[in-house]
Amino acid sequence: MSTDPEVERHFHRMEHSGPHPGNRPRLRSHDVTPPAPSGAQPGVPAPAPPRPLLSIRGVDKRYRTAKGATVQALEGIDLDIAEGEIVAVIGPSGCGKSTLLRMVAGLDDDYTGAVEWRRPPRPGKDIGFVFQEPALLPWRSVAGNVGLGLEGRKDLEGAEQRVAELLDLVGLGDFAKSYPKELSGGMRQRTAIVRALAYDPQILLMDEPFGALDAITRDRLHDDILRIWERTRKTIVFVTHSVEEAAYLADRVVVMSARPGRIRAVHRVPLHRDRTPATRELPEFGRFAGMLRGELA
Ligand SMILES: Nc1ncnc2c1ncn2[C@@H]1O[C@H](COP(=O)(O)OP(=O)(O)OP(=O)(O)O)[C@@H](O)[C@H]1O
Repeated sequence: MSTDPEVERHFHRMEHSGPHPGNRPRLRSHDVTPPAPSGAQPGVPAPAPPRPLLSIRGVDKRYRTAKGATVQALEGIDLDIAEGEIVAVIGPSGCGKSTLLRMVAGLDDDYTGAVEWRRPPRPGKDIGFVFQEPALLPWRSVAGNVGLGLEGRKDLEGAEQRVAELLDLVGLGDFAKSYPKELSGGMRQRTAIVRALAYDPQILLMDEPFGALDAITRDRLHDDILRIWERTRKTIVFVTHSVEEAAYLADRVVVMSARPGRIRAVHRVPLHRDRTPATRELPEFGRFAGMLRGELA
């Protein structure tokens, strides 16, 4: 679980208020097409597809502004996320992408519809959240930031080992004792990402995690994310403004319409799961990113 104060506060509330507040009766059916069955034999019923890790059902979200007006941010959002998937959410500014992520994280429970989990998230541990700004504690070392959520564990050695492994995973093993001010922007964000993984959450949610970084650093972090996924097979949902980022990282891309945000399309990325910098040079990569760009225009 992320140790960002807002997330911590929310889960502290959750611990005292029972189940995830988003688990309400469903209002609408969802819209995600299951993958085509393969190898089906005549007369033999196909096995039921595994339940999605997460189902968002008929979610509507309205904000009330300070002046008393109502802003409809999301309308009729239906989406299933499978375990181990990487899903990108793109859409015009203000279409409700961050709102959607916050609702999935349980940071905002004032909506209608339902956010249903296959396994209820463990309070404070099962949802890793990464914001655009890494928000590290400046008085703590890199290892101290990453291990923050593991403090108090009886297995101190195990916790230290986990922190070391996570830092190695993103090439920060030699910076465990450094302080955030001694790191570059990309290193700070890598610290924030592995901090969100420290508890081994069910899902990693990232809200424009690379938006504040220069292009070269961003590309490097993309490959860190792919490496993390290779190692952990973590379910990842991220918001981005970059169609190239969505195409490079995701299995599926959710395209949202302008406010009130609705799901306009869900595209499976037509690329092999193994992505390398050379993937960006493939004609199908360019075509797919171009198609996404056209949908946003
Ligand atoms: N606390 C709030 N009170 C009132 N309106 C809000 C609040 N938070 C968000 N909104 C409105 O809800 C809509 C969706 O906002 P949100 O931040 O989710 O969009 P977004 O797609 O993430 O935008 P961006 O891409 O620019 O970050 C916007 O019109 C925004 O003004």
